[in-house]
Amino acid sequence: MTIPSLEELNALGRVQQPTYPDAAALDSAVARLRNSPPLVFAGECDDLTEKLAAVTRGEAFLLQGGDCAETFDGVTADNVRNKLRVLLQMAVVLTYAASVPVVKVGRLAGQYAKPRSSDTETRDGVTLPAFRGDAVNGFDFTPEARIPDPQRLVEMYNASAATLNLVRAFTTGGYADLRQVHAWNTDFVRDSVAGLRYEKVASEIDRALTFMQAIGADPDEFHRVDFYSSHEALLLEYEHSLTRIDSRTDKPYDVSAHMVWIGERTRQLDGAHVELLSRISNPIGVKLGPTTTADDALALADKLNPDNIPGRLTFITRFGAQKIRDGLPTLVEKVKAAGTQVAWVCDPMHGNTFEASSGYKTRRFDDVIDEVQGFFDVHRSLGTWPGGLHVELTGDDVTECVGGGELIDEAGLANRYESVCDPRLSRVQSLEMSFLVAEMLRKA
Ligand SMILES: O=C[C@H](O)[C@H](O)COP(=O)(O)O
Ligand SMILES: C=C(OP(=O)(O)O)C(=O)O
Repeated sequence: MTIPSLEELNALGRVQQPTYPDAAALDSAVARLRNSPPLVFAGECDDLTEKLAAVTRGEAFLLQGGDCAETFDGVTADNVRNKLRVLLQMAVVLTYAASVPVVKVGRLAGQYAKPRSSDTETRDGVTLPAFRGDAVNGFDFTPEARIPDPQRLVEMYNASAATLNLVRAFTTGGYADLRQVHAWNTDFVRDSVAGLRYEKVASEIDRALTFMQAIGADPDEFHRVDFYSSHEALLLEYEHSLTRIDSRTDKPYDVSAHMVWIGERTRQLDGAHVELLSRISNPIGVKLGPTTTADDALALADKLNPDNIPGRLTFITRFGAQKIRDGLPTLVEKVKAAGTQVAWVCDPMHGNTFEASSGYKTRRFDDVIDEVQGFFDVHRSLGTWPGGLHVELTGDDVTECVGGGELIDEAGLANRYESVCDPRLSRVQSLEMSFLVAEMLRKA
């Protein structure tokens, strides 16, 4: 498989791409990235494909989550640890309550670029280019900050490398050891209903681990977890310069992350993003919104996974709570009838965004859960496997989504709204969600 050149990709249309004012600076950033070492190894990508094949067969569940938009300032030990911790806790709840292996994938170490609905943003009569993520321009509402700067692509690489380095240390060096289930909960949600519920699960796991040790199981088995990175493959220059030929197999891999996905706004069949991702060998995802027809989904599967390899392709549906029960069944039915191998995953965030009266972009926790319930209901009625969750969340006590056990209301959004793009579930809301989804999963 060959890799198309950047020029060939650009000729297919630069959908959702920045317009860089300084072509020489862009060339120099791309040259720098082309010489940079891989962030992940092709063999790790293949391992994830294997795990996602188990999801496709209905033998495992995918938990994919993290920030809507990572920021360069957010690359701190606390921030990365908190995100990892909440994902580990959610995975424990899902695995324990539903007795299903959970494949853990972070929306991190590369989620720095955002597609936008509008190219511009207007505040108090002043119109500037929209913020497109730290990988592109600055969040400050000034003309200087909003100019796309290609040096940010190099910063994105460095921030991703630092994040991944820390994640690898946490997941292999003892922090993620299953015997730490209680420690992940300290200073956290012990006082909340979800926290107390979690403590109960943690105690049961503790007892099970003690029992297994008593009968001779190797404690090192619990010492590390497999954790993978993912982000939207949005910026063509970045993803292209990190696409390399694997020396073992001679196949191209995008070594910027283990898994990459194509967004709802860039999934044109003849577009540059689909073309590039059709050539790489990583596991890939595609977001499918409510306007997707079954023919669209089948054509995408044909192009992106012509050999119909299980684990290669994940469809991440994001219909919205109001539309999923009507829209999803036809899609699933026809894809199933065609014998297409795909993992079905629910993104209950992107179809449920609205603007609160205070002006904040938000989502109702109940809508998020309702969409997941709709997703499970549809799959149950069709005999297909509801393969996973794709969630925007944070390990911090933010107030960005309304509802949940903490009863965050629209007035409370201002207390701690930190997302630079879309609203994320807080750590408590995330844990609450994992209990509710574990129950759905148990029934599935
Ligand atoms: O995260 C997804 C998109 O980037 C985001 O929903 C777009 O938001 P916008 O409609 O404010 O541009
Ligand atoms: C932009 C995103 O989602 P979508 O493409 O589904 O709108 C996202 O997941 O960040």
